[in-house]
Amino acid sequence: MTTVAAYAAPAAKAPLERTTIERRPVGPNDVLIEIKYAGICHSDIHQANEGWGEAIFPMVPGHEIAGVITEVGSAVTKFQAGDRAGVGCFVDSCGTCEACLSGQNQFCQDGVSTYNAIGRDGKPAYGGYSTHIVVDADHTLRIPDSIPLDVAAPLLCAGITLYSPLKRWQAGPGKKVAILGLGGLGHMGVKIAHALGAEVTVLSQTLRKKDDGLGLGADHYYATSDEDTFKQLAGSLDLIVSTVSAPLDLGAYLSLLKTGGAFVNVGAPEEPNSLNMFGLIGGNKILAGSMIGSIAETQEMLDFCAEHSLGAEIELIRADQINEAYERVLASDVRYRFVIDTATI
Ligand SMILES: NC(=O)c1ccc[n+]([C@@H]2O[C@H](COP(=O)([O-])OP(=O)(O)OC[C@H]3O[C@@H](n4cnc5c(N)ncnc54)[C@H](O)[C@@H]3O)[C@@H](O)[C@H]2O)c1
Ligand SMILES: [Zn+2]
Repeated sequence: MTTVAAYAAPAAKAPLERTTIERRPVGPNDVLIEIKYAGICHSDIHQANEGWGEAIFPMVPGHEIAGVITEVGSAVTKFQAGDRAGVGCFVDSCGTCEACLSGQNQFCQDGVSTYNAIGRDGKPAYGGYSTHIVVDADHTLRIPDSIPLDVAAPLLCAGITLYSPLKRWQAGPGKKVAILGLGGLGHMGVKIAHALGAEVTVLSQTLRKKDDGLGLGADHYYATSDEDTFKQLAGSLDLIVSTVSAPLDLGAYLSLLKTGGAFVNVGAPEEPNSLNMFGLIGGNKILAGSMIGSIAETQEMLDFCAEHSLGAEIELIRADQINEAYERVLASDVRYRFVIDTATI
């Protein structure tokens, strides 16, 4: 056991504070990572506030982890000390269930999330708002040398969460793709969809971030608060990926799709969403979901980002600014991911 520094929420909705936690000894298949940067995902806030239901406290959030390996277990061959490494939303999977065998280990029936979960050792899992983490080597990603670690951290969740559905739904040349919501996930969606060759439209609440959106690679930018947007774009889009963290008027967005078009939801609102089914059946529309990606696909995404020189747009903060950053995310005041410099913990 090693005692390390961390920032934790002691209870639901309580401010995060500095504390210490125990990390397990480095087992034969583990790596010890010195965390350099940890992104703040809106999911951290949903969970720290128990917005998704009962959670485990104290909670050390953080599943966008970038750092350097300082020790490897005796059976680890694919990493060595000094390697740049990342950890995303899950730290264990069984490798034998249907989901794992079908290449979707993010849905392992026996999987372990990076935090707000109980590990295989029966102890609570603690996330990335910390100085070090011990992780199974098969659930550790390799961060390509060309991506600086601070802008790489958000790729471990925001990057893969957009890359996976954009690939699955064939965003590419000739496709009109809209990203709904321009926050942490959304801004990576714009960059990745553009790099895949799609014609990209941002659907944001207002035009406040229009220049940013166009700079990230969007071809068009519309405000969802303007009713005219829904008239102008009616029936025009092949794919909409929604990153919105609150319930939506789904029917209004389905009306923007072409016949057979798909609305893919990755946002995880705390409240249910209602839908008039006529919006779905008229035009054979598709309503789908997507959750992060497998370890293999996350590595593919990191390599894709390196090839296309993609990283997140970040605001680097000190650990004592985490609570303020949470408030700013909730107020949509983020451009476009807060990343904690873990040296300040
Ligand atoms: N499916 C997954 O695997 C997965 C992974 C990570 C996060 N999430 C979830 O995705 C959501 C977004 O996460 P994030 O970290 O990008 O959050 P974020 O707060 O950075 O971004 C959300 C964006 O949506 C915008 N928005 C809110 N209401 C809108 C509306 N009606 N129209 C247009 N835009 C609107 C906000 O202004 C903000 O810019 C959260 O609910 C999070 O929990 C899901
Ligand atoms: Zn996340």
